[in-house]
Amino acid sequence: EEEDVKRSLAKFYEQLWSGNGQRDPSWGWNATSDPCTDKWKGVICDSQSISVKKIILNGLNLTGTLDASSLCTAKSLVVLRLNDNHIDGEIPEEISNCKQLTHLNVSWNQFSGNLPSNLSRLNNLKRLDISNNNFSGNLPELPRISGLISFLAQTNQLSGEIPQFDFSNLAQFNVSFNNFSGPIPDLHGNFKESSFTGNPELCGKPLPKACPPSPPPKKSSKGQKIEQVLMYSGYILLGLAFMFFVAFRLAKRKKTKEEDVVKKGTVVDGSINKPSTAPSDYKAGASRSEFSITSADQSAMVLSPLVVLTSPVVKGLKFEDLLKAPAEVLGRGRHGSLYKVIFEDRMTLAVKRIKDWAISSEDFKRRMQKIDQAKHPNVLPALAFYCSKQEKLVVYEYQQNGSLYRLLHGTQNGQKFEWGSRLSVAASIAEALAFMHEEFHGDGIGHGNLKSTNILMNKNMEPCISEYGLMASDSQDHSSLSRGNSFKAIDPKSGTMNSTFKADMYGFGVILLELLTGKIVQNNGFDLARWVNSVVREEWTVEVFDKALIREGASQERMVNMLQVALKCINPSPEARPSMNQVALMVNTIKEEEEERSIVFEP
Ligand SMILES: Nc1ncnc2c1ncn2[C@@H]1O[C@H](COP(=O)(O)OP(=O)(O)OP(=O)(O)O)[C@@H](O)[C@H]1O
Repeated sequence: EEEDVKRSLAKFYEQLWSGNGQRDPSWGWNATSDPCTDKWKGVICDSQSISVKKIILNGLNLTGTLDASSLCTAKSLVVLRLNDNHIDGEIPEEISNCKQLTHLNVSWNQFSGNLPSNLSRLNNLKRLDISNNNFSGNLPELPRISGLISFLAQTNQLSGEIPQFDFSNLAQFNVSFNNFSGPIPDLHGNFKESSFTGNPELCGKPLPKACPPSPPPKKSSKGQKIEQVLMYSGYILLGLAFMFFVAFRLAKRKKTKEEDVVKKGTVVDGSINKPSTAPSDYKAGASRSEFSITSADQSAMVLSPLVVLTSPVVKGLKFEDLLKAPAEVLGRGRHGSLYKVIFEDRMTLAVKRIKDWAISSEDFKRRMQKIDQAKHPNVLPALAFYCSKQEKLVVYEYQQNGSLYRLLHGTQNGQKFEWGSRLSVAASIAEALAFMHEEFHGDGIGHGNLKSTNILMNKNMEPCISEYGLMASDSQDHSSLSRGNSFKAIDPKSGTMNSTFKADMYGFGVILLELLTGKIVQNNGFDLARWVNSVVREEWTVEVFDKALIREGASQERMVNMLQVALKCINPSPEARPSMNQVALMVNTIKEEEEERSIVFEP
C-alpha cells in the first residue's frame, strides 16, 4: 500500500508540472525514493516518518493541474498548500477522499470551473482558501462543515446566493470581488463591508446597498390583511421610536450643557497644579508642563470630551481626569509624545499625543472608531481618544512588559530570546497585521509606523501591535515612499491607494531583520537593510545572523528562509513587495516546519 501512495504522489507531482518541464531532480518526488525518509521537497511526515501529513508547495511556479485522485491516496494528508503558483483546471471531485484535510489553500492560482459539490464532505476542514482564482458557479454547501474557521474566496467569479454560514464560528470570511447576488445572510455582527464588497448584485448589511423589498408572494386575502396590520403597526412603532429618540437627544443635550459648566469650573479651579500622590517614577517638571499644553486649547477641550471606545476598562474616564493624574514622558518621537499616566488606585495608561496631523476631527473620529471595530488578540486596542483642532490624544492601556525592541536589545535581565520564541513573535505579528490589512483593505488604513518599539509584550508575553493607524502614511519616510519616488499603487479593483500597506511590509521586513540579526535599527531600518543586502550579495549570508542564534544551534535552513522573506518585504520597489497575507503564510510555514522538526527530534 505504501508503494501505491508513493507512486500516486509521484503522479500527482507529474501533473503539477504538466505545463512546463523544468523539474528540479533534487526535490525527490519519484517512486524510487521515499517521501518521508528521503525528504521530498515540501513533504512533511509524522514523527515516525511513515505517513505524509503535509504537502507544502506554495510559490514554486507550478503550472500544471491538480490530480486529486492520485493525491488523496495519501489518506493521512492534513495540510495542502498549493498557493501562489500557476495551476489551472478544476479542483476534481476526488478531493473529498482527502478526508483528514484541515487546511486547504489553493489561492493565487488559475483554477477555474465550479467548486466540486462534495468539497463540503471534507468535514475536518478548518481553513479553506480559494481566493484569487477564476472559480465560477455556486458555492457548495460549505456551512455543513461545522469546524470551519476561515473561508476566503475573494477575487473569483463565484455567483449565486451566499449560504447561511455559522458566522459566529468563523474567524475569517471573505467573498469580496465575485458575482454573488441576493441578500447577505445574518452575520450576527461579525463581518464588515470589506468581506462582501465588489459584488454588484449583493445587498443588505453590512453593504451600503439595501435589499429591495421582496416581492409579496401570492397570498390569500386573509394573509394580505395580516401583512397589512403588521406593516401599519411597524410604521407606528417606527414613529414612536423616532419620537423617543428626539426626546432623548433633547434631554441629553441639556445635560451636556450642564456638565460643561461643571467641567469648566474644575479645570479653571486648578487641576494643573497637583499631585501629592505622585509615585517615584513621576518626573514632575518636564512631563507636567508638556502635558498641560492641552490647556492652551481649553475651550475646545471642554466642549469635546474624551471619546471612550468600547472598552469597559476606562468607562467614565473624563478628559480632566487624564489631566489631573500624574504623568511621565515615555518618549518624544517624530510623530508626537507618549505619556505614562498613573491613576492612584485604578490603572496605568499610555497616552499618545499626536502632533502635526492634518486630519479633521471628524475624519479622525471616524478613523478611530473604524479601527476599534477590527479586533485582533495581537493588536492593542485604543481605549479612548480625544480630538480637537489642535490636539489629538489616543489612550491605551500601559503594557509593563515593554516592547519587542526592549526584548531584543534590553540588557537588564540577560534573558535569552530563543529562535523558537522569535519565530512565534514573527508569526503572531504577521497574522495580526494580515488580519488588519484585510480588514482595512478598502479604507487604505495601514499601521503607518510599524517598528519594534510599537510591538508591545502583553501580560502573557504575547506580542501586540500598538498604535495601529495613528499615522497618516504620507508622513513617514519608510522605504522609497518619500525618496522622490512618489509611488502610489492603485489597487485595480477597489481603486484605493495601498502604499501604506506596502510601507507596513517594509516595516515588517525590518522587524524580521531585527529578529534575525539582533542588531539595533537606526534610520528607519535603511542602514540595517543595506548592510544585510550587501552581506547576502557577497554570499556570506551566515554572517548576518545573531550570534546568540548561531550559538543556540538554530536551524540555518529556516533562518535563511526567514531572511528571504524579510528581503522580499524590504524590496526597494514597493510594487514588488508581497502582501501581508502572503508573508503571514510564509512565516507560518517556517514556524510550523520548526515545530514539526522539534517534535521529530524529541526523545
Ligand atoms: N501602551 C504602552 N505601554 C507601555 N509602553 C509603551 C506603550 N506604548 C509605547 N510604549 C513605549 O514607550 C516608548 C515611547 O513610545 P513612542 O510611541 O513615543 O516611541 P516611538 O514609537 O519610538 O515613536 P513614534 O511612534 O512617535 O515614532 C517606546 O519605547 C514604546 O515601546
